Amino acid sequence: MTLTLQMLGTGSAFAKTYFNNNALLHQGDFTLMIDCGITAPLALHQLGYAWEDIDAVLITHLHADHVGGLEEFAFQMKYRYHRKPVLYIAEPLATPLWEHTLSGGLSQDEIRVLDDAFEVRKITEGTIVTLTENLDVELIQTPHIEGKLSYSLYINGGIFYSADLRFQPDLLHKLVNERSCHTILHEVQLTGEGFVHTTLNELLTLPVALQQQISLMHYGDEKEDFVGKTGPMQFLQQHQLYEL
Ligand SMILES: O=c1ccn([C@@H]2O[C@H](COP(=O)(O)O)[C@@H](O)[C@H]2O)c(=O)[nH]1
Ligand SMILES: [Zn+2]
Ligand SMILES: [Zn+2]
Repeated sequence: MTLTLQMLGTGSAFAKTYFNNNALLHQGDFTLMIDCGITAPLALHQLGYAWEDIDAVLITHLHADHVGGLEEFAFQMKYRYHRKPVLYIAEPLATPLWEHTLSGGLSQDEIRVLDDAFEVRKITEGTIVTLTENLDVELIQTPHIEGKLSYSLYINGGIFYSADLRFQPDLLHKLVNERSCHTILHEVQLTGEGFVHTTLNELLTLPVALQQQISLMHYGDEKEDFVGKTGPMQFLQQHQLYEL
């Protein structure tokens, strides 16, 4: 069975012409949403999806372009579909997600804790978790913001989904050379210093053979100015279907 990727959005946190960098992974009739940012509800609607079509959501970290749509997801599932969405999350992020992000909006009726709103499935970093037949995920903790936990994903033992991270060339080399990585879906900051993100200039320092495996996402509104300036790396297009 083919694993298919559809980006709900490919934009950075401040992009206005692209939706937030959230993804759908389709494996058979199972659909996983990777991150659920502020713009995820509108992106899903425009693509013709209903919330009940999402079998599970997996969260990489707690910035609003990655978790800002979770309140609507939980409320719609509760009041319209009468069930809790499945939420995969790194164990150390579960309490902060509730206490720092969701409790203000979701605390009502009988919702008092995260498990009242979601069917929470906590994941331990470095452990391979099977989400459905032919779809497994491992969380890799990666540096993004000082003092905030953030995770990249290693999917089906060959696909690296960076989420948001500072440049990690050693990790990329290790995944390709030692762990059979064949596809890298990587965030990119096109302009400015990469204080919390990975810049295009940093990615362009990688060996060409490694760049050939990289597709770019989480980019700014200036993306069109950079077409043809990314070496062999291609920009992922939001809403397009890709076989991985
Ligand atoms: O163009 C940008 C947009 C954002 N940032 C910094 O990143 C984080 C929030 O955005 P995420 O995409 O969720 O990481 C925040 O620290 C912003 O200041 C940036 O540096 N450049
Ligand atoms: Zn982001
Ligand atoms: Zn972030």
